[in-house]
Amino acid sequence: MEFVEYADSEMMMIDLADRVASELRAAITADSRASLAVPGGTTPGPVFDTLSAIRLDWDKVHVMLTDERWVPESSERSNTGLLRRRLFTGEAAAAHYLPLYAEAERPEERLDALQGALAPHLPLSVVLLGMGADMHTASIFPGADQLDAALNGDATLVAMRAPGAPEPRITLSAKVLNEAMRRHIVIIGAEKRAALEKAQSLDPQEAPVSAILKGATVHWAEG
Ligand SMILES: O=C1O[C@H](COP(=O)(O)O)[C@@H](O)[C@H](O)[C@H]1O
Repeated sequence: MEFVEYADSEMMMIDLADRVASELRAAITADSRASLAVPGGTTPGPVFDTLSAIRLDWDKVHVMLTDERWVPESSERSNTGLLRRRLFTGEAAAAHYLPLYAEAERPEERLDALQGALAPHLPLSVVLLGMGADMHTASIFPGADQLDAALNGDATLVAMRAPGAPEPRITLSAKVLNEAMRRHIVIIGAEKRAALEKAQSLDPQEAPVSAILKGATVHWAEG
């Protein structure tokens, strides 16, 4: 794992957006197309703001989330809603979106169809992940009902429920995250840095983020 420390989060988000854009360009040069997975939650908004204004062949890029809350796009909890507001504007509006949500009461009802749509875009060219202070990443939570499947299974997507999550989730599996060509994790603040350090000596069952650290670049700023 590589750890990159920044003077402040503003600089971090700009640098990270530039790196992701260069990696997408390299993938497009090599393969005429690229795939990008990005997190939801409270951290990545500013990186989306910068990324959305960067010029690249966005029409050759397929974007998906690392995980989604099982709520419609109109919900303020929807990670898709965040992407619509902060990423798919400006230049990045030309990107193709692969949603992890479709209307149904339970994610299991749509799992096969959603997984089928992702298959042609794997392995991912670039994945950007967040991390919670409880050491979850994507929606791979400690204590989740399908934690073992998400950590050790062969599926692309896993539907799960977790004690700390108010709604069902759907998440890319550790397998898909680990197969990505480039993997970045973005975290802010002393609490998350301490959690990341602790995670390195814990089993993925307790600290799911530890399952995807090998070969990843962690980007951190205090605030
Ligand atoms: O619920 C989620 O949490 C993580 C971390 O979010 P943050 O608000 O602490 O940045 C996020 O990476 C994930 O995509 C999201 O669904």
